Amino acid sequence: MTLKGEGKGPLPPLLAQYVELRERYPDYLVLFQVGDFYETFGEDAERLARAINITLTHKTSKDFVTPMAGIPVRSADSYLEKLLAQNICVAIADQLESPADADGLVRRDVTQLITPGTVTDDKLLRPDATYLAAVATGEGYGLALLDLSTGEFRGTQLYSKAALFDELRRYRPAELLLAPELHAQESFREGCCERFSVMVTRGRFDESEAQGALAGHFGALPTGLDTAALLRAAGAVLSYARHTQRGKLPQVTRFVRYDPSAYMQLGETALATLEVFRTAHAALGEGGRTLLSILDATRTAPGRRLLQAWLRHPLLDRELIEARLGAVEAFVQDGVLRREVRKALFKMHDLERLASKLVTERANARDLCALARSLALVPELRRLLGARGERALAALGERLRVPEGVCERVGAALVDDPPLKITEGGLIRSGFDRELDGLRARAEDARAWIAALEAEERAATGIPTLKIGFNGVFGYYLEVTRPYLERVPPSYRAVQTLKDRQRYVRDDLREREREILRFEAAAKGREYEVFGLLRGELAAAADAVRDLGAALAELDVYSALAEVAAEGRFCRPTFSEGALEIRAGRHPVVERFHPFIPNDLTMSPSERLLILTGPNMSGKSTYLRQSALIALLAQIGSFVPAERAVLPLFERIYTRIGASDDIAGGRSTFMVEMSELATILQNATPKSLVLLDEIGRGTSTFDGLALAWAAAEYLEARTGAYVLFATHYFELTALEGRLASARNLHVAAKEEAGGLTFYHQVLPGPASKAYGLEVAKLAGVPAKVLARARALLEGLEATRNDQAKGVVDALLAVDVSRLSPLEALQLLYELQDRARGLAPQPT
Ligand SMILES: Nc1ncnc2c1ncn2[C@@H]1O[C@H](COP(=O)(O)OP(=O)(O)OP(=O)(O)O)[C@@H](O)[C@H]1O
Repeated sequence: MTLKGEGKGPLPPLLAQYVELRERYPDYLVLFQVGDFYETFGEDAERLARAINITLTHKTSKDFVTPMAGIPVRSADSYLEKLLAQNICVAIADQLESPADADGLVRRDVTQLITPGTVTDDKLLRPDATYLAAVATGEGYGLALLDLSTGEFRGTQLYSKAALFDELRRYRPAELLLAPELHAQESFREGCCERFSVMVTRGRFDESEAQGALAGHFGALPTGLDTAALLRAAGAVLSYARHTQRGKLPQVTRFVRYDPSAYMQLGETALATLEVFRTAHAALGEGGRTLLSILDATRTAPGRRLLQAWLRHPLLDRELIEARLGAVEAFVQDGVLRREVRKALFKMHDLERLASKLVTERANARDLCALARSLALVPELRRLLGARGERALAALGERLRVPEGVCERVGAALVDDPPLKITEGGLIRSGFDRELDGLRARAEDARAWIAALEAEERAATGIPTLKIGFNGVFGYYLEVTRPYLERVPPSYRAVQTLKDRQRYVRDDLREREREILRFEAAAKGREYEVFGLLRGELAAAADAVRDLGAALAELDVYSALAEVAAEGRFCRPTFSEGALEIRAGRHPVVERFHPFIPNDLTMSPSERLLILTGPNMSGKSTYLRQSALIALLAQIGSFVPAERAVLPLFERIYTRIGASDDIAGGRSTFMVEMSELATILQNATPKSLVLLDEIGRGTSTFDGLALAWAAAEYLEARTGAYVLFATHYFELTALEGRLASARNLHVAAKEEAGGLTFYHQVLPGPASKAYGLEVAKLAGVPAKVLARARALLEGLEATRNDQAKGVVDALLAVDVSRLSPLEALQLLYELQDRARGLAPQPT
């Protein structure tokens, strides 16, 4: 690449990479690993970093082995979060024009600040996405979203307020139009403002008006607008955008119906506890340990975005999943092809972004060149995909259609390495536009006249040192050294005296100079015009470019998933009507950082409540999480970390794992736990996978036990869900035998002379004891404290056994399938009171 300021010496390689990355990913953050930065800039490193707001990271983990990384790199989003948690603002430096000298770099200003609170997954990956949203009611809620940066227009029909809020949280619209019936509800209006920090506006939500406006805009009413609520919302958004965004609205050429019922539902809680996009411990430096960071071997920004979208929306349609798996498998089997494809993809620019720059007239000449270079790579990719004769890949190859004429037009019109600015000229090849060529020739003639003048004047005046020079103050001038001053003819007008020479101008020289400037300005203007025409002409190909970009993104995700599967020895999952069998399953993230013991899991409609006991730290949560991650991976069409996996298709994964406070929301740990449990109990179905870990831990032992017991029974009898229930309450193991589909499992650990040994192995049957004090010993709790605890424990256990027996007997006597939820709750309260009355008094 060429940079302005060239000639001042080559760019340090690190900066050259930086510039390259900035150009490829203009909206992403760039992180430098500290060592490389210091190596390159020595003592100036810190000053420079401060001045351009680069964050230097001391992190040396595997995640940052690449010397420098454009975000999103593995772990980047959680890393960023960590910085934000520490209140460090991370800034993105402006495009660099003259980074050859560090000062030039320093003076370029920072254009975009990411401040705490503005980062979500979607916003981080698509920082320019600005959504305008509208909601109307009908049968549920119709939500229409228009992305003002790309013109992408989509709609969703949702059936609960919770689902609607999930969607709004995901997109974080800048402005939200509410239909009058919702606007009138103060609590709804204010709830939206508070939860999503969104500006709430009234909109026009008339159904027949919407129908007319949409049909008029698209030529016919787009399919998918099939509920009144959605139609009203879509109409409101579109007409509002047309009124308020006049001239700036990108082309809105199609409407996409997004149907949540086609996807597995993963609430924010499940995404968080499964650590799909971020870890619970991001602030502790575990930023890279997310499912996304493990899977993200994509080579392009659109691929990365698509992978994220897939992770958020695992599929329910078996055929679609199998089609994705087919493509992944083809790449798993052919490592050579995979490498070739990934190599080509790496050179690909972000076609989706380029397409939107085309339609919004923001593309510069470099963008068009990047587009042409990317399109030129496509035929080779097609050939590679077709050559293997594999159906899934050939079908993908077919979708890589290059819009006609774009490469040729760009190649003919633009120079190979155009400047960044489109107003300064130097973009258009000579021979492309006759008018431009004419203007350039006139300017060139004038320059040639001046160039010839030097020789002519030397001969005419006999001054051998006479020179023609140029500066910003006098323009062109004739320069004569002191010894020859008396030979200067009277037509020269002196303008500047220096120590040993004199400078002059002449009227005809001035005239030519003006001519040059005039023609040059006209040529620049013409170049700008020609460029605008070219860009306008190419905008017609924007949809085709976007389609191609989408197909390439898919290709990127398939090859990335295959890369991860091949490296991690993943297997292709298969699907069943109810049986679940995972052989030697692993946790895809944990196994990257520790030696991992694989475990099996078997479930079926007749064996679907698994009670998992075992000491702290034995691996219960890991086992729960890995099972859900395997199900999630399978349903996005990925291979899974196991030797064999047969799975039913889950419509929803629920998780209730770990204790968390909601300090901002003013809810205690126990309250958070109970409201999540309530959601699960109310909504789980036979197609749900439910993970429950330590239910009841946030309250006293007997309350907790009673609640856990009742919840397990209720889930078993009423929901038919597949439940993995990890618990410390050994009393719960009595459920096996009492409930038809309950089975005990435990994680093996052994007490030995030197302490507790964890085998991380999941085996049938209940655990033998709690080992809490042994774990405390391992963690370094002083011996005196442990001895006192042991004495207390003995006293407690003696009473507890009797009391617990009373509670357990009461629970065993109840047939939960005959209780209404209200009666069940009543019973719980009774048990709670009883347990309280029996509370043990330590001696
Ligand atoms: N199958 C496994 N192989 C190897 N290491 C494992 C395995 N399962 C878990 N571990 C490791 O053991 C540690 C404890 O795991 P985990 O948090 O799942 O235990 P736990 O039983 O849920 O503990 P607690 O009851 O305290 O929440 C983790 O550091 C994890 O990395």
